[in-house]
Amino acid sequence: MPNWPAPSATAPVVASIRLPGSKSVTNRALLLAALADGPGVVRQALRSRDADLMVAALRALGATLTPANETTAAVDWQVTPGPIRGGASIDAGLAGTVMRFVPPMAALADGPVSFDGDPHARKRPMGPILDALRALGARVDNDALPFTIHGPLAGGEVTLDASGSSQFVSGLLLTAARFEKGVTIRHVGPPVPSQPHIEMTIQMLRAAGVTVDDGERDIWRVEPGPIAAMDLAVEPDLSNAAPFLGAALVTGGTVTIPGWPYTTTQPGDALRGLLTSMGATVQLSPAPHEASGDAGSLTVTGTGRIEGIDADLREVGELTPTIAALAVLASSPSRIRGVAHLRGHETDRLAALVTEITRLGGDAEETDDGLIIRPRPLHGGVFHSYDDHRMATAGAVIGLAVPDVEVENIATTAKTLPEFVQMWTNMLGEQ
Ligand SMILES: O=C(O)C1=C[C@@H](OP(=O)(O)O)[C@@H](O)[C@H](O)C1
Ligand SMILES: C=C(OP(=O)(O)O)C(=O)O
Repeated sequence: MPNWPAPSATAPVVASIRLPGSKSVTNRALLLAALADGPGVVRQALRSRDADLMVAALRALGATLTPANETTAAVDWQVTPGPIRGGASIDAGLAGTVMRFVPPMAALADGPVSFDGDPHARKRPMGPILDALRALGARVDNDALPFTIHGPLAGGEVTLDASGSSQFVSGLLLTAARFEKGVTIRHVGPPVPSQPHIEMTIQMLRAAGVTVDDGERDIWRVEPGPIAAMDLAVEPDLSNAAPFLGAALVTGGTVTIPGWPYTTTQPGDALRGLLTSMGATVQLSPAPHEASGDAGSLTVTGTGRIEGIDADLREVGELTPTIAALAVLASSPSRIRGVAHLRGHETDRLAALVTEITRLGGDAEETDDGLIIRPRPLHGGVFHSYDDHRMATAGAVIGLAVPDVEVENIATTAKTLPEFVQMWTNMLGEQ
């Protein structure tokens, strides 16, 4: 596929962007619906590669998923759980939510289940969750993809180091109510990243009637019991709002995202504070106390001048590529901290960002746990995406301000936002 010439902005962007559903909520909801005690519905689910992989995995394990009200961006899934079937081969692609959330369910199957994924998926950390499944009673024949899981698994107590990914904890918690003994997880090690994603897991479990105790830091207990069938509507993906809102800062324009939830566990909500620190005006309206529904419209207006920031992004690591792209275009240096775990994401994001920023003439440096970025004039060139949707969109953000930037493999945005190019082009068309 040819490189994608990232369009430069010729005027301040003024646009309203309707975003498809959250990947993280969609893939949790589908899995919980497949484990539930009766048929349920997941409305406004994301349609994307990661969501498709989850649907295929759950079908392979015996659930029935039937689409309704399908559009290119969304679908309502009617999910009917079935006995969990062994013998399946599951493709995790490059999806952390598939490779970490599905194995605990597979350990309840009536036969072995094998997993594999994209070439880089074999490098993503899996050891702590696979060791945990072993400690809880399963047999697993490897410490990374590809692997085969042999149940059964009774559950019980386990200690693990989840500093590499919050998904080790979320993955165990999501299925734990179906383990005979439930689960008690103790984290020991450096801080667990992406706490809002663990809160998302707990909140969704509680909404399905599961008893979760998270009263003590780094210890989670799920009682065995039924998972109630649900009828749930998925929120828009706030992390995928990042590049679009970023365009307001880069161009001195205004971008509105309708349907921004007033209360959410999505880490993308942190964009409100982060973009304010970078010099934007951020407004959620109507204000929650004046609103009748659960969501308002978020409007971000830039001045055309971006302030550098010093920010700890441990809780919201998936926002790093966009924040780094904005930092490159800022008027003062930035330091991003707390994101060593990004080395285990779709690619080593710290190395990839430094390489690609440097390739365009920028000045970026890796630290132990993040990045230092010193703005300087950039030139055009090819921005490589490393099969990472958020690297690809970071290249698009830089391309708004730097002529002749080409993004390699823009199609990789299909991981969570297949319509990215169309949406980006439409946004610029509204200038
Ligand atoms: O549970 C989830 O849905 C996610 C958790 C986070 O993973 P890490 O804790 O590995 O960063 C996040 O970065 C990822 O995009 C989605
Ligand atoms: C880290 C990410 O994805 P995954 O769910 O594959 O871990 C991400 O989307 O930024």
